Amino acid sequence: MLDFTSAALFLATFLGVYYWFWRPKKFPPGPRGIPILGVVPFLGKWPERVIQGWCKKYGPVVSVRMGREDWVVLNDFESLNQCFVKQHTKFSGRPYFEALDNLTHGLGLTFSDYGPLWKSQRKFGQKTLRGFGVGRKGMENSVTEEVTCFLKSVQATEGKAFDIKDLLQQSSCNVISSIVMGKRYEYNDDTLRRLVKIFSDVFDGAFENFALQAIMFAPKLIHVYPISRFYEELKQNFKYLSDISSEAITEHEKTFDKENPRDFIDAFLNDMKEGSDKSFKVEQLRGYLRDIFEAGTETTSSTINWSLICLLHYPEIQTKLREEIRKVVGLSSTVKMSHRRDMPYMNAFIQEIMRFRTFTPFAFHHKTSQDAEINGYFIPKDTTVLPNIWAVHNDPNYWNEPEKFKPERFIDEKGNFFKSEHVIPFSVGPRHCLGEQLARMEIFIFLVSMIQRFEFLPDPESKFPELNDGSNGSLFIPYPYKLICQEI
Ligand code: HEM
Repeated sequence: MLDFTSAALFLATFLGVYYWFWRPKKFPPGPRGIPILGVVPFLGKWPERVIQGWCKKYGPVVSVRMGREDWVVLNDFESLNQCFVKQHTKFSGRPYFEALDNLTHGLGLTFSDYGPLWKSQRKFGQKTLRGFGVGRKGMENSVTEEVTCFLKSVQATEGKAFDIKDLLQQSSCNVISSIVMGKRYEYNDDTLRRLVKIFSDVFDGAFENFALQAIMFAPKLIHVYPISRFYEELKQNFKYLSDISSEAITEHEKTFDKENPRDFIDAFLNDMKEGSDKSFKVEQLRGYLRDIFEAGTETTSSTINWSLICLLHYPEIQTKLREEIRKVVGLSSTVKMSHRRDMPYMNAFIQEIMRFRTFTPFAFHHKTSQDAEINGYFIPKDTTVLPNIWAVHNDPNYWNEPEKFKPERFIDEKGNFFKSEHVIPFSVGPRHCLGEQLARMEIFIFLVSMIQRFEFLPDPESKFPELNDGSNGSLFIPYPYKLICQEI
């Protein structure tokens, strides 16, 4: 009996150890961590930095054991370019997360896997959002209209210290709402407040961040308190978004005029009515609207917020930017996108803020849809692959003093701005951010308009805002702080 028990124990231990150390042949190297959890307990608050540190031992393509799965992390520009651009047909899938799929049903764009639905929907999104093509007003007008309302609200603070975060989020959400649904909300309108809260809770709350990651790894946790409460709220929020979208779609259907498309919903209804592509259906449109709202609100507003914190830390940069704005746009004229080419320092500032405060450290999960190879390593089909965008932006082999904020690094000896292909906040390849052009436009128009009219000063009565710390989850977001906007 004892012999049988010992043999069983020995076999179980052998199988456990074998399972733990087994990897597909030529799989990228990396730490295995501890049984069951893998490397998860070692990642801490700054996983992108910890993993970059492992590259010294393993090279830029590192495998990490996340719970029971082996993921691959790409930590330099060359490997990212090799995978997401040159081998994009193999690296553009999305992994399946049961708990999220129960909410999205694979509809929309962000969570849909690489395949015919994603391809035709992505093509539609690009065509519709491209340039100034959406609706009568066009994207630039929508952004400019929103900025006008935003500036009035900032002016109303009369130089008193306040937290600008809510206002930035509400404006970004309004820009999306104008473009996709043709309407904006008054600030502090209950619907707008609720929408913004939905997006900021998911990305900003420490517990919410943890809970989101946890249910991706272990979907059964949705039944365990307090994660069950979080998941229930997530479900309610998805339902709320779906209800808002349904209402807007019904209104659009009633007033639809084929000759006169007003916004994203009209463009989608038009393709749906043509009926040649069956992926154009109302449930898909609802998912698409949810994804665009979710992807486009917190992202842009936090980038502008990081920029303001930077201006408080570097008043001399603020002055230099204002001088350029005065020269190119003037003191009271409305800024246009066409001004951008004459503003090298503003372009350099924006590119540097996107590098320095990498806001999406790991972009979003990709999955291999076929077996693939990189740097002589083998990556089997269905492996989760993460781009470490932070590591690309802080690669000591490429950047001189990457830890320093220096817009000048993007100005050449003739004083011209140059765009760096190594600054990739929107990721690369066909799966890169759908809203890149809109986000760049919003950031430029908001920042120029704000710096043109206000001087930004720290609040002497509250803590000076952190530039090197913030809430770091799927997004890197500034901690709350107050600033003074002094009208010029
Ligand atoms: C500073 C602002 C923004 C940043 C830094 C950003 C960054 C990103 C990143 C890193 C991804 C993942 C790319 C990948 O999977 O490799 C992404 C995806 C996406 N973004 Fe953005 N984004 C921003 C603003 C926006 C805006 C304003 C919109 C609204 C249209 C938007 C819509 C999307 C969508 C729909 C996807 C999913 C694309 C797909 O799966 O095909 N983003 N974004």
